[in-house]
Amino acid sequence: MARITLQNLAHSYLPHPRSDADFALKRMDHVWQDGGAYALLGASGCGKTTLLNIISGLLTPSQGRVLFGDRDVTAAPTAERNIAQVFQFPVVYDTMTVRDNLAFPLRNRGKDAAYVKARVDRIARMIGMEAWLNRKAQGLTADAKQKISLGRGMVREDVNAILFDEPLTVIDPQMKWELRTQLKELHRQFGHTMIYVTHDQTEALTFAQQVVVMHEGRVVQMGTPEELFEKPAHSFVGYFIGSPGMNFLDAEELRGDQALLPGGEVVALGAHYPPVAGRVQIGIRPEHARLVASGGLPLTIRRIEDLGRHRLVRGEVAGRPLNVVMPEGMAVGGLPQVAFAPGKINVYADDWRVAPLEQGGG
Ligand SMILES: Nc1ncnc2c1ncn2[C@@H]1O[C@H](COP(=O)(O)OP(=O)(O)OP(=O)(O)O)[C@@H](O)[C@H]1O
Repeated sequence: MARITLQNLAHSYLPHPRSDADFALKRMDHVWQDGGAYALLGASGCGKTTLLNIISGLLTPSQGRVLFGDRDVTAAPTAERNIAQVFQFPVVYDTMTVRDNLAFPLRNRGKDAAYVKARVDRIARMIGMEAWLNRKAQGLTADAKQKISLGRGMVREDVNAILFDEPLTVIDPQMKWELRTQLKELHRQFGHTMIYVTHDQTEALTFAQQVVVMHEGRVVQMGTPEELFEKPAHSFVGYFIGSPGMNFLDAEELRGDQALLPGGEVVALGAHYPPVAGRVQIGIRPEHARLVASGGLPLTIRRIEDLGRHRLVRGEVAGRPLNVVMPEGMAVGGLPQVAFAPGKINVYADDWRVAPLEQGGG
């Protein structure tokens, strides 16, 4: 296993990139810890596959270095990087049995038969395929084949990292949950460095200890699921994480621990902020907003959606959409305003989060 360091890394598919916009990956410096479970999350086209291909060696970056531990692997081909990969679609040898498919990477490296058997039995148990070991892979469902691909990705103990590229795409929703749980368990037991690419926030948040959120070729935040929820570093993280995402209101200016909105309303921020330049916004999760009779901002309610455990109030404040999650059993009538939980408001200048001045608040 290995720590992965991305040093001054950037990539453009163009031979002579001129501006930032020409880079599919903008310059980044990151260290991915040995044994960590990382999810690479972002919308289609943000650069996830480009980054994964640079780590796996399918692509040489146009700038910067990739280190596995202390070894510079920037120019090393995939075969020399000692990694396992699981792709979107199953890669399975149809004419082989499930056992032989799972054993393939071990036999290829000359492991002895007793070790191969013990290891394959263990992996098969974990992916729920032990009853299928002597069957040919041909004719198995896509789910079962992808489980074999996942199992084969996990079978070697000595890999530097395991890279997963949207591995649950072909899996039906019910099974997705089960496989995600199994992957997490496999990580807990074997402690491999894992990088899991997905555009699905549920997959990312349930699998990973650290979620790496990408947007337009940049890593905009690397954090725990809780950090992404409570303190999105960029407005994109606020929008993208959560269902629905964070609410944003423009502010004219900040005055210490208050934000002044364009209509003259004042919002207490629960913390002091330094003066900031650029487009200033305040961000509030729908879960941290509540309806009140007075003392808040006037809210025009457009729609109320019943989501089972709670209701979602979709409204507008000063012409901007604003959603509020209502706790179960709470009546909406007579509550024409919206207020925000103190200390749960985030402040953004030109889309980047501004840390408050108080100690421990940032
Ligand atoms: N081989 C290529 N040649 C030129 N441009 C490319 C190539 N591969 C990707 N790109 C561009 O680089 C950017 C990042 O693409 P990438 O495939 O890494 O994103 P992604 O986040 O993995 O998207 P998806 O989830 O759709 O696979 C996109 O603008 C894409 O059009």
